[in-house]
Amino acid sequence: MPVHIQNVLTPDELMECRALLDAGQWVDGRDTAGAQAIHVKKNQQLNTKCEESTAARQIIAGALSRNLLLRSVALPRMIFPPMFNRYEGGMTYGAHVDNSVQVIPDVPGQMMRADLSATLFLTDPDDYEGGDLTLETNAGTEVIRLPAGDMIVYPTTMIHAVTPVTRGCRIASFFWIQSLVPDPSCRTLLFDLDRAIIDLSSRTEAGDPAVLSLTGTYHNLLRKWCLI
Ligand SMILES: O=C(O)CCC(=O)C(=O)O
Ligand SMILES: [Fe+2]
Repeated sequence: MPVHIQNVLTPDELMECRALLDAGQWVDGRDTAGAQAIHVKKNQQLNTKCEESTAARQIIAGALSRNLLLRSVALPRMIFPPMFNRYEGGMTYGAHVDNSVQVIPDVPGQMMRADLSATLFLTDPDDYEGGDLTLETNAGTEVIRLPAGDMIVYPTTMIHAVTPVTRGCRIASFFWIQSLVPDPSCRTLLFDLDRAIIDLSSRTEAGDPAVLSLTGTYHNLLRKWCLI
């Protein structure tokens, strides 16, 4: 299920990213769309070859690597180099599925399985109208509009879309994660267990035997379920 991660970027990092993106070169988003998505993708993307893209990617990569909630929910084995998109003047991304296997750019022959998709919002919802990220979950359509600096992580198996931006401009970073644990139900169990251990640790003395035992169980399950 989708997980909302708050304040992935600090206000300074957000400002730095936005300045880089304002100066960068934008191209048609269809350049990197898959066979199905190309028909419904009408947005712009930052040219991955421009120096602003490299600098902005570094900021995001640093923020992702220090984020403990992301580590807990995704157990990342590989993160696709973050990309950036922009929607304005009615631009939209119709219902689509992301490719299950992504080719890592600039590393000949290297591929990754996309287990999780992520959107890191770089503009505030007040800055634009429309631009909802809609996720088709088992419980129905979930509508996502997050403050700048926040991120949503959701299973790549989900059909999703971005509704037309009818006022202002929506800018985001998006990327995919290959998890150490390919099975989503195992990953969810580990996430729940990790949350419970963190909660228990906050309410017990350091060295509490129950925390030790559950931490052991967490790692033994991770060892059993991870694919490296
Ligand atoms: O802009 C977004 O929030 C999602 C973009 C997306 O779905 C994609 O690029 O595959
Ligand atoms: Fe997508």
